[in-house]
Formats: sequence, structure tokens, C-alpha cells
Amino acid sequence: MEKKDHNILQVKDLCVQVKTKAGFTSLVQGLNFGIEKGKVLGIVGESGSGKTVTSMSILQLLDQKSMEIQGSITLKGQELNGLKNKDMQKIRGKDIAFIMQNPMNAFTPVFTIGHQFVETIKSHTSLNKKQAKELAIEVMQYVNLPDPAKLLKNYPFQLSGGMLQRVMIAMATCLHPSVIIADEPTTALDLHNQLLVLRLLDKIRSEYGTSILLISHDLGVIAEMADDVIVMKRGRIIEKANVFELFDHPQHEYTKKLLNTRPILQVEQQPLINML
Ligand SMILES: Nc1ncnc2c1ncn2[C@@H]1O[C@H](COP(=O)(O)OP(=O)(O)OP(=O)(O)O)[C@@H](O)[C@H]1O
Repeated sequence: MEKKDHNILQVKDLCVQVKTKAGFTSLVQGLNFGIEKGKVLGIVGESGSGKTVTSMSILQLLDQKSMEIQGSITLKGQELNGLKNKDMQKIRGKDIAFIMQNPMNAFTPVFTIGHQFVETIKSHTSLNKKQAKELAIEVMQYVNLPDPAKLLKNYPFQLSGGMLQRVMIAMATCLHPSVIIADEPTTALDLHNQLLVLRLLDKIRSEYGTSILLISHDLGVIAEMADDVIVMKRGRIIEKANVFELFDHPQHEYTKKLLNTRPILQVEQQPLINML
């Protein structure tokens, strides 16, 4: 995790504070971690431990008026912290993609999936509308969505949560980002769709060498997917380790407690072979 030369994403001494009437309050403090190419870094921790604030800082999506981000966040050597919004907009979606918990929130309800997909592609490339649509169809086929041309004509509400999450993954993947930040990508889904989404992320990681920052409160998901894990509590990293070390020899009492309460993901019992 600390081999900085190999890391695609490197976070150093990250500290986020929010302005309150009584002064500044720290939301996360002293965070140091990195992700190598093609690896999955899991972030676990109970609700309120600072997982989302961490990912929002990387994406530079925190409200700059009320929050202060200190420290360094580099993507392939480029400093992101403090970048102007217009420069960050070029990076978000192209070099760093974001998959959120509730896919419905990622889409505007009044536009078709196709319109939103095509506009996203066009905003980051020189492709025309027809070429962007072809790319959208190609990548939707890649994530095994049935009848992509028809799906593109649908509005978000016409798709199930699982389907919509796969469309979001297709959108996130289509420009081959270096990093995907997936914040609780399976939490709102049923078990079948949870497994589909995890398999899909793993396929993208292995075939494109995409690095994934996977945020989850679910250690079953982390055990399945992550190479390395950081455990957060009250805005700090209290333990970081290789996934096997963490599960076999957890050092911190809090980690032991999390491990003891983890749900079991019944991977072996699912007919995965025909899913993707
Ligand atoms: N805009 C904000 N203003 C003030 N405090 C905030 C803001 N956003 C988050 N916080 C606080 O920062 C802390 C970390 O929140 P964060 O959402 O990162 O936790 P989390 O680990 O992602 O939790 P969950 O698993 O519930 O999503 C919490 O105490 C939260 O109340």
C-alpha cells in the first residue's frame, strides 16, 4: 500500500475539516494510503467513520465553502487537491469514475439513459453523437446488459436498481478510467445483483487494469474483492493490511469486532458462471 512509485492514486496526510459556528471540526485526519494499478483497496468502518468524506475529497466534490481539505491527493503524479473545478471536471468521469450506492441518484429522471450516456461520453471525447452511441452500446454489451439499443431509449425509472447499477458501471467504465471509486456499490441491491456487480468490477479490474477504491461497511464484500484494506474509525485509519492478514490476524479490537459481526456472502452457492 505504501510503495508510492507504483501507486496510481496516492493520498498523503489528508485532513478534512468542516466550519462550524464554534470553529473547525475534523471529519477525517492524517489519512495516508495508496492504490497500485489493477488493485482493489477496501475501506471499511462503521457509519460516520469518514469513508464517504474520504472519497468525496479525492473527487474534490466536498463543498469548498464549508470544508477545508488539507494534504495531498495525487493521481498518476498529478495533484488533485486544490485543482480548479473546471480542471477537476475533466478528470472526473474520465480518469476517476464514481459509482455510488443508489444508482437512481446518478441519473437525471427527465432524460433517457441514452441521452445521459451519450452526453457523458461527448463531454470527455471528440466523438460525435453516433460514435458515442455506438460506444455506449458496445460497453453495455461488455457488462452483459440485454438489448442495449432498447435500454438507451428508457428513462431511469423504467429500469430495476440492479440494471441501473450496471448501466452506471458501464458509464463509469467506458472511458477506461485509471481509478474507480465505488462507494457501497452493492448495498441497495439484492444478493443476485450484488454478486453480478462484484463480478463486473473484478472483470474491469483484471481486463483493463483499473484500480478500485471500494468503500463498504460489509466485510463480506471486502473479503471477496479487496487486495488491501484500511479500517476507519472516527475519521482516522486505525489499521491497514493485506486482506488475508486483516482477516487472519486482525490487530485492532475494533477490527476484531467488525469481523465478528460480518455477514456471510454466499458466493459458492450462486450459479455465477452464467451471470457474466
Ligand atoms: N457536510 C457535512 N457537514 C458536517 N459534517 C459532515 C458532513 N458530511 C459528513 N459529515 C460528518 O463526517 C463524518 C463522516 O461522515 P461519512 O459520511 O464520511 O461517514 P461514512 O463512514 O461514509 O458513513 P456511512 O457508512 O453512514 O456512509 C460523520 O460524522 C458525518 O456526520
